[in-house]
Amino acid sequence: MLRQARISFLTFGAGASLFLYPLIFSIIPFIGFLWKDFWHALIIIHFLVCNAVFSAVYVHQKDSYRIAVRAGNLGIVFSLGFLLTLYSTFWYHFGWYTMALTFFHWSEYQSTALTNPKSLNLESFLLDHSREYKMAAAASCLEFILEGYAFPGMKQLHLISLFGIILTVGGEGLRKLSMFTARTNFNHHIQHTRKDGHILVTHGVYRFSRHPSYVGWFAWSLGTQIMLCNPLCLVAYALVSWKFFNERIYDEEICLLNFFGEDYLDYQRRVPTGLPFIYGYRQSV
Ligand SMILES: C[S@@+](CC[C@H](N)C(=O)[O-])C[C@H]1O[C@@H](n2cnc3c(N)ncnc32)[C@H](O)[C@@H]1O
Repeated sequence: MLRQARISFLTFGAGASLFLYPLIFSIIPFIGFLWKDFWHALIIIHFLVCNAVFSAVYVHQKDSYRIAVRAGNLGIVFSLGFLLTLYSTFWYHFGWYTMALTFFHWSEYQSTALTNPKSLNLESFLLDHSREYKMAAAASCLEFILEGYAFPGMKQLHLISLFGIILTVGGEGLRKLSMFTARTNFNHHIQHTRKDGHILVTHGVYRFSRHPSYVGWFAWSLGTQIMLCNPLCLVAYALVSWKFFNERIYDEEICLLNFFGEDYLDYQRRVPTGLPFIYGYRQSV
């Protein structure tokens, strides 16, 4: 396995091992009673110890340290989400959301490392995404908290949340399946010049959709808002992501037509984009 993939895997696991504490404390009866009182302190200690270990182990390898600190802390927040689903009624669905968000960012890096290592860099975590993306994440937290306090019952609609979780997990799965299908042909940035070895992928999930990873990401983002029972953000996310993917697919297909010509035209005729009311770039004849 590539060195970067190994570091990201191990440090995410180390951070995420936080979820083991309640398990350990529940099977050791004589310290079981400590858990309730000390778990906040344990979370802080776990965070400090992990980060100290990362900086000690990678003291002479700045690039490895940067991977470790991102993957490790994503792992810690992932486990915090898990603990919320176990121990809080109010934050239950927010716990799922936290897990979905942190897993998404870590797995983008991990999947890129495994499928297209040449394009791998710290941006592959997609943590330094656009300002709009960060504002959208902040807005969804704000809506959850405000509505949660004003109308607590609105955040306990478990069947709706379950549907959101299924959509999120399905979307995540489809996106990663697309990355593993397209492999080196998949890149987080639209390619404007054709690289050696870039071939047109039309097999696997690309047989049913020309843009399966965008379909997956679209489903994932709507799923997170359904999971949180956030009606305002759901509508806003649907509109903003639809516009984003409509423009991105248009630009991407101009490049793909330049790269693959008649083969891509034929592919366009046979296979839809997969996103509602998005048709991509149509070449006039
Ligand atoms: C973020 S990936 C997205 C791929 C695709 N739009 C999807 O949703 O699965 C963007 C890169 O994939 C490349 N790409 C998109 N569709 C492709 C295909 N069918 N075969 C090969 N490369 C493709 C583009 O050149 C672009 O650089």
